[in-house]
Amino acid sequence: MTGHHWGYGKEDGPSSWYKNYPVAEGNRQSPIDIVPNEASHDRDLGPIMTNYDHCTSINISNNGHSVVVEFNDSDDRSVIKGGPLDNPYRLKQFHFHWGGKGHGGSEHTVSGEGFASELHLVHWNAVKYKTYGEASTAPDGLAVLGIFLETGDDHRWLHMITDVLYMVKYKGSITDFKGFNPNCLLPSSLHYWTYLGSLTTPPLHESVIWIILKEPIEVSEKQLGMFRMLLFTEEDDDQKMRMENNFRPPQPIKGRRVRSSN
Ligand SMILES: COc1ccc(N[C@H](NS(N)(=O)=O)Oc2ccccc2)cc1OC
Ligand SMILES: [Zn+2]
Repeated sequence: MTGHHWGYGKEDGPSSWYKNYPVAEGNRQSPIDIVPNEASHDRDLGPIMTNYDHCTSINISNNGHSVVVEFNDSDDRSVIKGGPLDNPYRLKQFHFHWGGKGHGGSEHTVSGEGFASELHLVHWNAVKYKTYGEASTAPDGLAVLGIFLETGDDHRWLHMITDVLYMVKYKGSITDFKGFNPNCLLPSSLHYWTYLGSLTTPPLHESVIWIILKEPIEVSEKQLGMFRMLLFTEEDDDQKMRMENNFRPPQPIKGRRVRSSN
């Protein structure tokens, strides 16, 4: 039995996580509502740089909370650097959060507005920490790049992911997913907001430097609908619970500053 069971339902959802994860009521929890004109422009906040060219995706899986693409993080091939980061952070995995049909599903909101979905690219500080696990509990251990998805036209590369979702329909399913470069999921502008926060799922570690891109990417309702055919439940589970609304709502800002790149 690994850890505590948690989910996004009525009984095991975000409002109950504090019972097993008291840090849920901590001072640097995520996500938050971003209010652009309250964010402070920092001239010394440089551009972020993603270098995913030789990245090595390994597999795609359904972990019962989202669909996750894992990367080989044994060297500095695929990193994010610059901006608020003191050194390069290694790409470990990316995953998505989304809502029900026609509803918001992003975790961060902007002036109270949610987006249809939010993509998180999770990176860890391999310069200061020996392992991902060690980094994940350190205050500057992780850097998560957040990208909003809004509905509109088909995204020309997202089909590479939606085409294989049927292979990971059930919790616990995993399949090879090689040669995918997440550069293709970035919007044209890398302008961002940044603040100190946490993982948005248990264990809710307060170890994340958040970098949220201002420009959303566009995906079609049809592509987003493919994510909703995933299930929270395992193949032999007679309940077929559709995977949707797997997002935590915004948490108290607790005096934190949100900074904005120019
Ligand atoms: C420290 O290593 C971890 C890193 C991340 C997350 N959870 C992550 N948090 S988030 N939303 O802030 O990126 O959420 C999910 C949600 C669905 C799928 C996979 C990640 C959990 C981790 O250890 C368990
Ligand atoms: Zn996430």
